[in-house]
Amino acid sequence: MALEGRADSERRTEVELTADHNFTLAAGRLGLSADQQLLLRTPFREVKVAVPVQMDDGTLRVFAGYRVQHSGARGPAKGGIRFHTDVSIGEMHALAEIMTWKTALVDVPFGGAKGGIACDPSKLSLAEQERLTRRYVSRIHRFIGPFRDIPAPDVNTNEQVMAWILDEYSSRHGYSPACVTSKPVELGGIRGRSTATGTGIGMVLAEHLKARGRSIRGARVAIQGFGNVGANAAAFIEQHGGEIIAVADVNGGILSSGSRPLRVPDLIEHVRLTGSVVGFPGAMSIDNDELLALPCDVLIPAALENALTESSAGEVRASVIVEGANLPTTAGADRILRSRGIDVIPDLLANAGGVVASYFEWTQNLQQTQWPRQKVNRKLQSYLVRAYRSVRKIAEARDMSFREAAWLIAIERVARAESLRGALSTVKERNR
Ligand SMILES: NC(=O)C1=CN([C@@H]2O[C@H](COP(=O)(O)OP(=O)(O)OC[C@H]3O[C@@H](n4cnc5c(N)ncnc54)[C@H](OP(=O)(O)O)[C@@H]3O)[C@@H](O)[C@H]2O)C=CC1
Ligand SMILES: O=C(O)CCC(=O)C(=O)O
Repeated sequence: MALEGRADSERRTEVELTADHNFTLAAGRLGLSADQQLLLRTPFREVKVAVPVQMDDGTLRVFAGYRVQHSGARGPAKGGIRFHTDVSIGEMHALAEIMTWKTALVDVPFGGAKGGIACDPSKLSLAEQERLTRRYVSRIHRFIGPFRDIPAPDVNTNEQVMAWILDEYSSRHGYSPACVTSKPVELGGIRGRSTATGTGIGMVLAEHLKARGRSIRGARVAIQGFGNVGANAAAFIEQHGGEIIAVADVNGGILSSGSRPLRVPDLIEHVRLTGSVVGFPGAMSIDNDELLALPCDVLIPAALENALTESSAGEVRASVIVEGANLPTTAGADRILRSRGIDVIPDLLANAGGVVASYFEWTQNLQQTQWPRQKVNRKLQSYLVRAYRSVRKIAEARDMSFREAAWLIAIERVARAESLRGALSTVKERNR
């Protein structure tokens, strides 16, 4: 598929190829024409900005900042902001596109976006991170806003970064709590958003196991990534009787020794004190490859993209994979997992709890009300269970994977929105 202005020789990143594969399969099933596919995939807007920052030692560094708005057909663009050395325009394209399909699948009135700054935040002081965030917002503020594009956290960003975004944006546009989500509660954040992605993973897993006649209780779970998503998924699973047997972060992994699972609150405290899961008392050291190949019931990749590749997919011994990260499974790995009969709950569905809670926060801010945490969790569950059931129904009725079914539902919704707004001719009725 040719995108104007993008040289064919320009290499697409692995994540873009994964998104290509997933889109093409579902679009083929929907019978979308080449023109329709081109329209649906081409990002609406992509911004690259220079972000000059004065460092604590007085030197100047200029970082590359990005914001890609893939689609606004169903509402303002929505998606996180990532600070990581690997941030690139290709990665942002794929992650922004994922947000479009995710918001459509769970039926919240948003489009998709993703942004980031290519940097290593572990080497920046808090003051440098604040200046970096503020300067980035000063360069992109014209393109974001409560009805345009609403950022949220992603890898290596958190409530504090969202508070700086709120402050910087509001200093230019007037106080605007709905311009960003996952803010501190004191600034209009909603209770339960900071845990919602991990909690949502647990809710979707519980629903899936129930559908398979099983339960979280007693399920043995391994998790790659122990940040916001991984740690909160672990906490939910433990609270519901599951056993966290292994976790890993960028430094390496740990495996519970003997029959006792890892105790999640102690592990969270260990990470707070030491910065890593490594060295957790009483656990054995393993590496990330070993974690992916552990004998367990459920594997949750909750770190970065491309965790499961053609070389690691054949080694997986879990019967269920729940994609906490975005695009953690390459196209080749996905084929292998399917042929091996492993259930894969795709990212669009599995990690959508974060953006659903962000939607609640946005509505709370627009209405100037406050939601209690119980209401957030109740509504979160109902959105996720509804989405899960619609995916399972299509997957079973049409003999397709959960991933294909999720993309199919999402693409059809966005295509219909584009069509109603005049950009696309209607998707064929026979595919509804
Ligand atoms: N935050 C959110 O609400 C949402 C996040 N996601 C996705 O979930 C994933 C995780 O995000 P989030 O938890 O917010 O990010 P965090 O920055 O909070 O945590 C990332 C975790 O992944 C670990 N990690 C990073 N690189 C590797 C690696 N190469 N191997 C093993 N572990 C690694 C980090 O280790 P260390 O701390 O040692 O660097 C950390 O434990 C991302 O794919 C993100 O896009 C999806 C939906 C919503
Ligand atoms: O909460 C949000 O708006 C976006 C979360 C996100 O970036 C994601 O789901 O990948």
